[in-house]
Amino acid sequence: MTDHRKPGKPAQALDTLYASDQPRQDFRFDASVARVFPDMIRRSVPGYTTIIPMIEVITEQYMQPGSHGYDLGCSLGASTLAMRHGMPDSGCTLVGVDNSDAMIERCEHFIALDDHPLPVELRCEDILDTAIENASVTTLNFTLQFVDPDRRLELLSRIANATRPGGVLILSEKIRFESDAEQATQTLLHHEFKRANGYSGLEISQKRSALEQVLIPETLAEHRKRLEQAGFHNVMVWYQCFNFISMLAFKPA
Ligand SMILES: C[S@@+](CC[C@H](N)C(=O)[O-])C[C@H]1O[C@@H](n2cnc3c(N)ncnc32)[C@H](O)[C@@H]1O
Ligand SMILES: O=C(O)C(=O)C[C@]1(C(=O)O)C=C[C@@H](O)C=C1
Repeated sequence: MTDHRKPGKPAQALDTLYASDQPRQDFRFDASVARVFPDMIRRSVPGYTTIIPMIEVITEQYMQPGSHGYDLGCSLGASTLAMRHGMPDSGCTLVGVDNSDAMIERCEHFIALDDHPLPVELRCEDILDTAIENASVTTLNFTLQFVDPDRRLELLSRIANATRPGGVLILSEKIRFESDAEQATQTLLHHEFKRANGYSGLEISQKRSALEQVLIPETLAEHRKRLEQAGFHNVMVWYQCFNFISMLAFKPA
């Protein structure tokens, strides 16, 4: 299995974006976020450093010869590179899509630094518009949560329709819980995870309020129901740490 922990030099920039007191602004994937993103996501998402190498393992298992792999919301390409290293050498192609120019620009560098023969097609466009066909493995690694909830079914249905029988969607999301008590406990533990990774109370609370209107988490039951409505079956959670989960959803064979 490949070591994805050090994708390249810019990965070292420290995330201090919310360290000083500032007026509330919605979170955006702009150039300042792209610059610190590897540090930000590693210190903010419990399990991210486990999920990335497992995307390679899952891709290796389910990628079908002659099909396409898609990484939707690829950011700097951590999940794209994991897929690349799990692809068989049998006529497969890999596409990474993100609508942030700043992310795609940096992603190109990371892809170029990764010494691997399989070309990666990078598209700077909305995943709601991107063409998807003949897919066997598609990854949405912490991306669906940023899509308008009213358009999530349409996107998942398009992915399901474009996926070959036996193919899979890897869907990682921040979730919310039906029980208020569980929601409070898991949120507290997530914030303690951030604190243990060096974020201050001010950083945690300012980021939380910046994400409030932008990252819309749903319950596991809502995800399951929608994935099934979209045409997937055998929806299973393969990873959970606090309020962050990753699921597999299969296209019936
Ligand atoms: C949390 S990051 C994904 C992290 C990445 N998959 C990884 O594993 O490192 C979410 C990404 O989704 C992108 N994004 C959000 N909504 C999008 C949309 N509608 N179309 C394309 N990209 C989108 C953002 O620009 C951002 O780079
Ligand atoms: O929920 C939070 O507090 C986060 O910081 C999570 C999260 C994510 O899940 O994508 C939000 C924005 C950044 O992309 C990095 C991490």
